[in-house]
Amino acid sequence: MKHPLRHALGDVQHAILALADGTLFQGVSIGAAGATSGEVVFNTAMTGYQEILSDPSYSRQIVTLTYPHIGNTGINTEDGESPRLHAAGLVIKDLPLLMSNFRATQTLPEWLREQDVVAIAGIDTRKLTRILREKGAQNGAIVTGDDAVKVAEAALERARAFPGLNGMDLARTVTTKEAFEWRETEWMLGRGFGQQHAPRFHVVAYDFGVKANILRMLAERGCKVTVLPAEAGAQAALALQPDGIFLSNGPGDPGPCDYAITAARELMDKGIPTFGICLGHQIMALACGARTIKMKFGHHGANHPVQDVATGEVMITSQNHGFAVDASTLPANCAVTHVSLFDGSLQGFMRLDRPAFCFQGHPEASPGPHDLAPLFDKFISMMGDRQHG
Ligand SMILES: NC(=O)CC[C@H](N)C(=O)O
Repeated sequence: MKHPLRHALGDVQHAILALADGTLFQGVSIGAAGATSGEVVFNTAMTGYQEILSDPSYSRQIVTLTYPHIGNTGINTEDGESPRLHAAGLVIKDLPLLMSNFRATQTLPEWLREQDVVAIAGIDTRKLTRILREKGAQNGAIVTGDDAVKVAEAALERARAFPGLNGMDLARTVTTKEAFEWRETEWMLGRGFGQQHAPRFHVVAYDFGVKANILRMLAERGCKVTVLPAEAGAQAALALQPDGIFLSNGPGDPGPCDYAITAARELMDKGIPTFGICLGHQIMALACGARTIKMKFGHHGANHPVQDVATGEVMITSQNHGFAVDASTLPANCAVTHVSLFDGSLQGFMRLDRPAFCFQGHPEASPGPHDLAPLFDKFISMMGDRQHG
């Protein structure tokens, strides 16, 4: 009798996930045949696998999703956070045999194969997550093939050969090659919320691996958005006479992104309203003279409580970061605005002497709750104040 998975996947091929500590997981390949390595992280979001896999911030990371059924709604043409799949690999418990969604144009395995991304299903993702939580995120590799011993050896070798994300400058590898103007809004996608404003402000956004929904939320609020390559420098932005500067999310270690740190410092010093998200928050911190650190296993999920320290208000947020700003290194001209209620780590700060602020989590959600969308409104009012003041 035909194995039921054969029906959904074509020929079943086995795969092994190896962690650098020697742990092995045997499962079924659900993506491209071959091998991949990266830092293995877990994400606890219950929805949004397409958004997560297409988020450029996951470049060189193998993502394991703790929600057990992944693939139920297939892949569609609207929910990608970038035009391609960026995660280095995917690890899941169970791929449902059927997918169902009126917007779906592909199955998850079809997309993985088309994008040449190696993925494994059928492993105990709870065990894997416990290991990562206890020992910390670690390097790993997925290798496909049916000769288990050979495949395991190859996977272990690759897991141990991966150099780790510390010191890795990846923003420049995922950024746009050319500057471009972003025009799409949620309203244009017909998603039923938001409204269309005529552009009132010109925002220059540095693309360190930007997620589409950030640009959409800016455009929706009346911003003409010009996206610049990560290494464009401050002069390229100044030449456009922007009303505001946006520093995007992105993959890798913020430490080596000196081109971005220098540009952010120069632009803040000119008094141009500046807003940073995730990698952009870390870059802004480095530009202010603070330091960043590698976290044990980071924050990756869609239900992380974050507190606004001024109001005491708690928001449920989307998170995806493995580095963090060390709050104790923030200089006196910066004030903490948000902290994580999971581990007390820094989630946001503002400059006291400049119109600049930033947030470590993801106010644009995609996937996740929209509790922090007002941060975009705050950026808009900052630009308005400067125009009128
Ligand atoms: N989503 C992001 O921008 C991630 C920032 C950075 N690469 C980190 O892991 O902390």
